[in-house]
Amino acid sequence: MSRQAIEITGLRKTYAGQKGEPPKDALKGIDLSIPAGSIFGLLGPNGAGKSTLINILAGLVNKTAGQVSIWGFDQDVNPRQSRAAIGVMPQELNIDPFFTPRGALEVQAGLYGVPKSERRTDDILELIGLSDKAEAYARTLSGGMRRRLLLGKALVHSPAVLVLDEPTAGVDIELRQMLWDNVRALNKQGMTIILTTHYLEEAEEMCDEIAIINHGEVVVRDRTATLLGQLDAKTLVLTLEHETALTLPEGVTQERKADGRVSLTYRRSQISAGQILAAVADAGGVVVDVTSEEPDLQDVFLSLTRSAA
Ligand SMILES: Nc1ncnc2c1ncn2[C@@H]1O[C@H](COP(=O)(O)OP(=O)(O)OP(=O)(O)O)[C@@H](O)[C@H]1O
Repeated sequence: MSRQAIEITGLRKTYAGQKGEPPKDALKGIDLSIPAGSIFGLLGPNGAGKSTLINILAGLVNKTAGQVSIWGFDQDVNPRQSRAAIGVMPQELNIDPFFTPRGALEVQAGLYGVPKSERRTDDILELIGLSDKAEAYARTLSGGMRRRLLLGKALVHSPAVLVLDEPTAGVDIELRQMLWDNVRALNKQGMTIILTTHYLEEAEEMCDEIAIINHGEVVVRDRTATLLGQLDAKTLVLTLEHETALTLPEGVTQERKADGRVSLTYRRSQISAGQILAAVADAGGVVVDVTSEEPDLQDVFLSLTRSAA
């Protein structure tokens, strides 16, 4: 049984043109459903419309047309419930410098109407690794600590859906690891996670499913593994004992690398690695080592956003 955490149909956003500029169609009729319990990646080049989409989900930007349901609550019919079902960790480090982390979490919980007896401030401080800074003024926190506090603020009302807008842009490896550990732990507890990222390898590693947005439209939406599987090209890189002139089956292109290794690119749908290695052996090639290179999300992303452009 698959429940949808988010259901978006025919979503449009047109920004009024400023200073004589024509109006801007930032979202041109988005249909998108995001399954409950998933880690979902929202990717796209700069200006594609990701922030607009997230801001509409968060209730910060008014849509021009279409429908948005969060955790089964239509934004127009049940605005309060739909807002309560989502938490957003924004990109900007906008934190009140005069609050302590504990104070900031308490105020945020108050804004969401979480009764004092139901607040989980200490648990959240622990999760984000700020227990020992609970009483420090925010202005004394490092950039990484502020970012963790923003994650904490997004969690005070225990939302079913957590949105992370570019959470690891410009953060160091240690913080990135901590954020991803947090995200995986929250997801294990059942929280649906939506994240935008510019780091494709991160989306590849973290996300079960991915939508790529370009020019205000969803150009592809699929399971990450399926997307990667769509790319048929594969490469074998061989280290040969001695230089050998290889005659290879049709469709295999060979290239000698600067380090002397030979790279052979082929289509998996046409030929197998076994057949290629057999042809190499027939030509007298003695293989000392072999590695293979799979296409990655970068290739999918480029091929889709290029063709759409
Ligand atoms: N307030 C606004 N007024 C007018 N145009 C806007 C406004 N906000 C965004 N836009 C335009 O809408 C389009 C989509 O912008 P959006 O910020 O949603 O893209 P994005 O995918 O989030 O890009 P980035 O990764 O750079 O944040 C862009 O062309 C942008 O210039």
